[in-house]
Amino acid sequence: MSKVPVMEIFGPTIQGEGMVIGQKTMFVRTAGCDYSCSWCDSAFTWDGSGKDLIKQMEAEEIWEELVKHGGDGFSFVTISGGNPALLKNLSYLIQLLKSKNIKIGLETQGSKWQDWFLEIDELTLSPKPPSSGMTTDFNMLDTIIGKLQATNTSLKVVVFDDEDYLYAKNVHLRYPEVPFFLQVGNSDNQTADNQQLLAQLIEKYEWLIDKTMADHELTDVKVLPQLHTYIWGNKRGV
Ligand SMILES: C[S@@+](CC[C@H](N)C(=O)[O-])C[C@H]1O[C@@H](n2cnc3c(N)ncnc32)[C@H](O)[C@@H]1O
Ligand SMILES: Nc1nc2[nH]cc(C(=O)O)c2c(=O)[nH]1
Ligand code: SF4
Ligand SMILES: [Mg+2]
Repeated sequence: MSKVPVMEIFGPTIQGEGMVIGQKTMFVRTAGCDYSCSWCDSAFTWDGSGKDLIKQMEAEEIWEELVKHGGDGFSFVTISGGNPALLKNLSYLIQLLKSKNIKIGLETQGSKWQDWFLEIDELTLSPKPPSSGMTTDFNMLDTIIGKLQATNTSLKVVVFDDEDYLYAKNVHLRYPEVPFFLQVGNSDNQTADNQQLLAQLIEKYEWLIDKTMADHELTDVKVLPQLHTYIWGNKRGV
């Protein structure tokens, strides 16, 4: 069986995060995660609340759904989750997308390796800081980053507080050659009050910028908002 559990397929929209922020892209969100971050904005992929949305899909079916939403108006697909790196069978979708000349982005936390990582055009590794409640397996991250030498990879750490910032900095110092992004954490990922959320997120972004600019040990860094939340708040499927 070459199916994968899919939670949602949406787009076109902009990639709101990281190394290709602003990129017009479709999204495929897979179900299931080996982590349970305290502030996960996609907890429905793993906490049971979205279990009725999960569809076991073949690569061809995913492609049909992508075309249904995006027509011929897309050339980039971002795979996220959950942790898509749990799914060996994503290799079929990746091969199919490549055969259609579609560029592929992928988001994962860096807890598992898959050989198909080597086929991804823009791979984001997002190890989790202390506020998540998760513990990073740095041996695994070393292995993954070691194997990805020739691949277009970046590190993106979400920051909520001073302790997270210190963690992020240590990640960067451990892998100084990997493009490094800091991302504003959204600590209110349930609210529907977009104006209030936006005010809070802007304030957090300013805090993170100020902190980074004052830090003489952190020079080659990009500080980014989670752009889609500044536009659409906590809305799903955008
Ligand atoms: C939902 S995760 C799915 C992919 C993978 N499990 C991971 O964490 O990298 C996608 C991205 O959203 C980020 N993210 C999740 N919750 C967030 C929040 N409350 N605020 C900011 N970023 C968040 C994660 O750190 C990750 O970079
Ligand atoms: N627009 C948009 N950009 C994103 N970048 C990463 C996302 C994710 O949930 O992985 C995401 C998302 O859900 N929406
Ligand atoms: S690793 Fe990603 S999907 Fe999994 S719980 Fe953390 S943020 Fe959510
Ligand atoms: Mg998201």
